[in-house]
Amino acid sequence: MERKVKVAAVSYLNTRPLLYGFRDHPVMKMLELSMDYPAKIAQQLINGEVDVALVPVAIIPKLKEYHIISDYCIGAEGPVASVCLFSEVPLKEIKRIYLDYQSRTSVALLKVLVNEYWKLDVELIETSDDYQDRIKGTDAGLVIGDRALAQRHISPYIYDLAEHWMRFTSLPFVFAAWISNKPLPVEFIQEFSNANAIGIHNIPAVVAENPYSLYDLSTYYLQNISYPLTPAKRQGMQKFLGYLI
Ligand SMILES: C=C(O[C@@H]1C=C(C(=O)O)C=C[C@H]1O)C(=O)O
Repeated sequence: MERKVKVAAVSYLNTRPLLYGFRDHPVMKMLELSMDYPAKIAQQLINGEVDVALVPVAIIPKLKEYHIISDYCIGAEGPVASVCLFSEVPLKEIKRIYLDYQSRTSVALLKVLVNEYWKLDVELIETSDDYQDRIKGTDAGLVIGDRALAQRHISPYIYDLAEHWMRFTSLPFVFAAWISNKPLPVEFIQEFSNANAIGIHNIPAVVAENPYSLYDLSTYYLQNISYPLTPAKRQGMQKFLGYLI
């Protein structure tokens, strides 16, 4: 290959199992890896600053061309634990919801649930920096990623978006997938998939090298996040994308 494939990954704990096998793997010779929060890497893929990224699936309609290059994703078949609406009051009493600037998919999912499932009359507020300390009284907040795992210890009411999506549709949910904005060489895709699979099959080793006290990572990796991009997850993703157009 003439130049290295530019790859961007989500910098949260949920991505560690996918990246675990990259170290010392032959695929590293073919790529340059960068990490950031989901909304950032989404913009990088849209702008063509990277070739492939673990992007929020909600940005698929913004890509001129897209290819899902891996059978692994950040998905859930029940409560995901790290994408939740946090509140001091029950759902029906919420007046305003802060949206997470780091997210694209979960913000769109929250809007679907607010309008189509929960049918709430609330004001949605964009954020651009840390806003978690504004989650007070009837002001709730959507928080994703590691910050959500921390927020679980603070907010008394926790509405898990993947769990509520499943109650609404009976389908699993896909938050992010490995998507390229151009066709990539088959040999790269094969090595890339192979590297992704290593950590997924060695979760105890991934947990061992990531000490974390706020949530049990074995539970997170084995029961909350569901990595295989199965036909049912693709169906859930299509259903979700249908709400975005
Ligand atoms: C489950 C999660 O999925 C994430 C949610 C995303 C989004 O809302 O746009 C994007 C990437 C995923 O990392 C999480 O971060 O907690």
